[in-house]
Amino acid sequence: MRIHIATDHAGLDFSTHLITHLTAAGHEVIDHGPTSYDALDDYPAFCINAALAVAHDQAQGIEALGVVFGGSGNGEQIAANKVTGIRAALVWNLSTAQLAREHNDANVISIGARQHTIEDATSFIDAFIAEPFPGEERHVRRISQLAEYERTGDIAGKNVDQY
Ligand SMILES: O=C[C@H](O)[C@H](O)[C@H](O)COP(=O)(O)O
Repeated sequence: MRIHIATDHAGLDFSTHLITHLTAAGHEVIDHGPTSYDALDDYPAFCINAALAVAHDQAQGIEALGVVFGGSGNGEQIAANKVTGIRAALVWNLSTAQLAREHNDANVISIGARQHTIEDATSFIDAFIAEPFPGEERHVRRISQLAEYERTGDIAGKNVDQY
């Protein structure tokens, strides 16, 4: 599996560990930065680049997922979700990691590197990567509605308000 990762200064130490861990597990890791510590760097471009790469790879039929992380994971999730085709889930335990795939077919997860031990955060990522999307009809339907809204600004038959 190709895994695109990105962070900011708050996740840089975890990033080093994660690259080693995922590479040892046989994944191809592509790091979208940052490459050095700068306490004043900004997560949006790093995370958007990782998300763009996931969306691009998946559109080409390449198996790819993304992992973004920072202090809380909140801003990183928000950034990734700005990219068309990305479903980025904030993950904070094993259950949310698995559900991100099982229910949401998330193609990116976000984690707060300051909120967990390295071991716990790593286990959430492993669980996310290992979990398949079984494709149950109700989840496919809901994901399709999100995609329709992203594409058209509306969801047919669902009374989405227009301003
Ligand atoms: O949502 C944003 C992330 O958690 C950032 O990693 C965090 O805001 C960085 O905080 P600071 O600039 O105070 O280190």
